[in-house]
Amino acid sequence: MGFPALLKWMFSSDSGLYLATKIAVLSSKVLMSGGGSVADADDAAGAEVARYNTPEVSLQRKRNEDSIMRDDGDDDEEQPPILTCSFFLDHVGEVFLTLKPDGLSWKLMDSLCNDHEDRSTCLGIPILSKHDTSINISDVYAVEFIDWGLVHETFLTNPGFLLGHASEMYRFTVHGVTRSKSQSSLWAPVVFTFGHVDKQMCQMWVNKINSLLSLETDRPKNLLVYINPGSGKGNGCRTWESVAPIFSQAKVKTKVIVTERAGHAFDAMASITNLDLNLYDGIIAVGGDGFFNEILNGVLLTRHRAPYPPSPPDDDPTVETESDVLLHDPTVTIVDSTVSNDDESPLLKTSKLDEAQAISLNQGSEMSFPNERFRFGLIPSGSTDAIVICTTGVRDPMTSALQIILGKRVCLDIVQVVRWAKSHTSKIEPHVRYAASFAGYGFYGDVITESEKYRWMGPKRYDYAGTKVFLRHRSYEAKVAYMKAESEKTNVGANARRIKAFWGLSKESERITCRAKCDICNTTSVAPQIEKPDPKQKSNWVSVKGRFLSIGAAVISCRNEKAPDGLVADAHLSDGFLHLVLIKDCPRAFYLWHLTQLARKGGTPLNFDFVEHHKTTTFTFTSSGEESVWNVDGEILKAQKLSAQVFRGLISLFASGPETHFIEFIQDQLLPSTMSTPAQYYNSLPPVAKTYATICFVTSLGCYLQLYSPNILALYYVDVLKHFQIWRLITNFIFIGSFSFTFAFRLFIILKYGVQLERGPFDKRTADYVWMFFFGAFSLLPIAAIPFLWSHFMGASLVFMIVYVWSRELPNTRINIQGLVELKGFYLPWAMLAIDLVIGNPLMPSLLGIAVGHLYYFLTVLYPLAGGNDICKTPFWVHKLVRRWGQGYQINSPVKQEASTGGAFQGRSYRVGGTSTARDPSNLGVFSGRGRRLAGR
Ligand SMILES: Nc1ncnc2c1ncn2[C@@H]1O[C@H](COP(=O)(O)OP(=O)(O)OP(=O)(O)O)[C@@H](O)[C@H]1O
Repeated sequence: MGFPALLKWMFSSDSGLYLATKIAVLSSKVLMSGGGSVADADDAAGAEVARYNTPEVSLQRKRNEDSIMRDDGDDDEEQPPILTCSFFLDHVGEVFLTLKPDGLSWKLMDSLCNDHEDRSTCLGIPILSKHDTSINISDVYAVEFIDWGLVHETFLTNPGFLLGHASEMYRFTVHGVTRSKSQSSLWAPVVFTFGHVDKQMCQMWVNKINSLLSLETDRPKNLLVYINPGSGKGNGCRTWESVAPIFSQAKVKTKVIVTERAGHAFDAMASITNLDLNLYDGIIAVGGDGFFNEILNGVLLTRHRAPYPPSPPDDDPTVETESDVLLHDPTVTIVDSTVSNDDESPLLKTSKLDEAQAISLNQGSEMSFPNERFRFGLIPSGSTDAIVICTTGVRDPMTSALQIILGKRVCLDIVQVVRWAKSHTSKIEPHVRYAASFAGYGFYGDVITESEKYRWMGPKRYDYAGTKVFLRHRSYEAKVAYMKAESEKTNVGANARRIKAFWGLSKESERITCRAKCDICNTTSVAPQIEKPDPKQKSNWVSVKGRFLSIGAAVISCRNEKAPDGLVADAHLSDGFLHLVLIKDCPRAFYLWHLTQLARKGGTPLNFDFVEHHKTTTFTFTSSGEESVWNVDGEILKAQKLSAQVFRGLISLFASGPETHFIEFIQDQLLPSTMSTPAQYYNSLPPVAKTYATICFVTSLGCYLQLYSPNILALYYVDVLKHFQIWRLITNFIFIGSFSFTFAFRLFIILKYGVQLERGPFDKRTADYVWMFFFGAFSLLPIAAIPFLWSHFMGASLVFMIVYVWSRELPNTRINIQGLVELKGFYLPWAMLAIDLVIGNPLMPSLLGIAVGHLYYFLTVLYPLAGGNDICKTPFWVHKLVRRWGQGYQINSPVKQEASTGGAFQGRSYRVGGTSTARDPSNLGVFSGRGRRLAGR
């Protein structure tokens, strides 16, 4: 809005100034006037409520009383409102609130905007979303009465800026969940604070909402939480601390145990009685896939009773033993210490249950699997976190925590892996393990063995070990027999088939990936739909013998940051199938090609002659000659003879399913989806990158139109010091060149890499992102004082700093340089430097950008990770600035909510655990410090 228009608007009767004055008058009346007592106010609040017995407030109360239990009339008749009333919504204004059985909705009161006008604007100024705002009860996890305090009324989206005003009243907060606009799988907490002068009114709403919440019976009330402090980069405890407040807000009781050694959680799970375990609604693992596997085995090994996997008639591993050992009876075969001595897995080394213990477990209440009630949960903190990515769509601890609290549920297939080995009595005895994601032999086993030697490296150990094992290029002689399964089509739901027919998908491109409420996974209840072929018939088995580089059995797609589509892109969470991937011996270059396809989004790693992919329910494996080891969910299992079978939906997980593809988040989703108009594209940009790009563009446009000369913007210290031309300290950063190819390229960097950074690693961290720019500018200014490093404009270096930080934050993102070379994101600055060199651009600005970018990354990420202090923490004034700016959102903002909106999540998302009066300082501690997304990248 132009300045004249602003003036006109300020003094118009509908203006914000008018409104602010009105609110101020109302507030002053509210604060100063006395009056008679209110009949329904309780004693404690009586005096305060009495002060509010002004004509305006009486009118409001009258209106509210009239409206309670009144049918809205214009809404759908099937859902009559339970309550309606006008409230003040913090940072929005007076709203008409409606509670229905399925949720809360509100509309701005007519006083803010005439009814006939578009509610999204008032005199052309956007004030709220076009749509009425609402939250479903299924998305609400807590509601609390928070007594007396400030409620901000804001006309514009910039709270506190120009027109914001606050009044004191009774308040209640509704805590719920909101989905990120750019990535629906990413969830964040959101808080709505409603205020009213009548305490009883607030309490009545709280009670009503609470009674609706009590109908959500699938939500957990009591959880057992195990934390692996050493998972991933060693931040298991910090990950839990970041989500713990929402568990207490949701009144979910948690018993938290931090493990002291590998195998601790397994032992605890294996020895806890069913009676004790049944006290909990589920068990949560805070760690990686390996830790989850440990807990899974602890629970299932002692409780899951099922026949061992079948074998081909001529290859039955049990033939040398009594024929009645065909059932896995947890009380008989738990862990055989005689055959596990040589096992590398710490879980097996430490876990021995004697028979008495095992039998005592069964004396408790019955607990069998599949189990309708008991669920597992996983809060990601590991190095790979494939299970979380496949079941929630993102690798985000907060999303996982919210899905746990809201009681989301998906069923998960589990593979039972049985190693057959001779015991000291020379009998062949079974040794059972369970896996939720993957069991792999050869390359996969070797990588995990090798990587364990370099655990100190953190997640990087997989890259190093992978390269070493790849260069070794070992193959192993083995025989694999798998049972022929009916084609996937027998299991495809009608809807899925219709969709496929509609899009005319060819056989080769048939890929129905698993999503939330997946058609394929939900075809039936727990039992597999497939008609099981008779395992005793030899013709139902297929044998493959030869030398294999690797053998993999995937239960789920195993998507992760290194393999964005996973090994088997169309594997499902609960379709009752295993995907057997046999990679026969081949030249190293071919294998590299397969691995490259695996690492590519949309790659076809299974589309090679030397790769066999079979869907099956069970298979056996026998090695001959030199042996590798099995990698079972990232844990080592030595087995010369092994059989495996899948159990459909054996366990339930607190997760809602992968709503969108993870790859879209890691790579292309970081960019806005295709916009139909330039305006839509521009509006979709996140605030910081948008503002910087706009300022740079306008600055260059001004020069182009000869409104001023670039000279007036340049950094001349002499002019700054002698003539106090202070603006030069700022303007030199906003001129990134006259309109030219170089200018376009720099603008492109801001709009591509700057936007990706803001939507990815700096998502919900607007203040941190703004600080990155300030840090860059503050570091470049003294550098520019050194004569041979000085340049007129340091904007180019600041832009290049974006490239460098991007390359560090998203090092595994694949980038394509003009269709010529494909590189990892890590190398982007150096590739750009090479391009600068070739086309003759000066290298100094880019080198300075790299230096400053590295300094920033070192001080904010590397040094704190290595145990150092976070000396480059985003200063308080930046948080304040961002709050006042009113754009974006900082999840751990230390600024109290005097003025808070969040752009990313509907403008009213607050720090978890916070309230507008910060009543509970203990909550603040959890969120103090750097707001990096834990384990996220
Ligand atoms: N307190 C502990 N000290 C040492 N090791 C532990 C402890 N608690 C659990 N472990 C073991 O650490 C191993 C790895 O843990 P986890 O899976 O959490 O991390 P990760 O290997 O980094 O992640 P991912 O499995 O996703 O690659 C597991 O095998 C688990 O048994």
